[in-house]
Amino acid sequence: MIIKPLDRDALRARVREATPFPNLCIDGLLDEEFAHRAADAFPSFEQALTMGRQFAALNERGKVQVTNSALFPEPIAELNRALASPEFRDDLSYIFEIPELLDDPHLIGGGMHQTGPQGHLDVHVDFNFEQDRKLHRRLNILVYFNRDWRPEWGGEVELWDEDVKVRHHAFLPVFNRCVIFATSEASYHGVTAVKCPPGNTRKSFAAYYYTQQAPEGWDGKAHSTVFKARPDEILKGKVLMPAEKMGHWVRSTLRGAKKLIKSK
Ligand SMILES: O=C(O)CCC(=O)C(=O)O
Ligand SMILES: [Fe+2]
Repeated sequence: MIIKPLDRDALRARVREATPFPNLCIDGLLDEEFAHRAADAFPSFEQALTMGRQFAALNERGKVQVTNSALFPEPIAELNRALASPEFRDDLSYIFEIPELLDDPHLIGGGMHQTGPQGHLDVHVDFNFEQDRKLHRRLNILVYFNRDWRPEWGGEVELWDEDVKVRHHAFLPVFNRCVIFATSEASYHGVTAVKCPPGNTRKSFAAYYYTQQAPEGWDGKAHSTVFKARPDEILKGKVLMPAEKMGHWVRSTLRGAKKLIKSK
């Protein structure tokens, strides 16, 4: 058993109390010896670049992602199988009270992630619908493999309220820590700047779970990642966010400017 047995009732109680949306942080999820083997098996950042896809966008910088499970080194392939197994999905269904969770064999958006120094991920909600299989994305799991990660190296996964005004959690990506949370229209999360020294990276494995059935209260709209500025990034929110928001800001600012001119 590479995943340690879970106290399902205690964890379900924790999820019920969780804020600002259903989430769990579990330390030591994996058998310790296995977790070390998985950490050792991560390719270097440079190797990963030849195996996967790099992110260089403004909102998500300095990250490389390998989703093709055929390329996973054996311990990572084993982890992937364990996270996708019916037994583990059943535990998650019970703990998060979401029946019949399905895995994603294509690991869209998931797999081995590595972020180098200066990388970061702006606050966002993830895509909510998998078009090919017509499934609803419900749960994210992230397992971190960073031994000796120092708090000053940042790279925390943050959980925010829906308005991105209050940060409820900031979990450091330390070795064998696992963060699981609901994917919903309200589950805003991000990753703070990674400040590890050159030669180090922030390593994680991500998997997502889906249901056939739409979540309660779904408005019927499928969307890709939606970014929102953090409170200290208001300038970014206004100037560097998507075009439709930009248009709104330009119009309202022009209106404001006109008012100023008129009142003189
Ligand atoms: O790496 C993390 O901690 C979060 C990643 C994430 O939110 C994403 O890839 O959508
Ligand atoms: Fe995300």
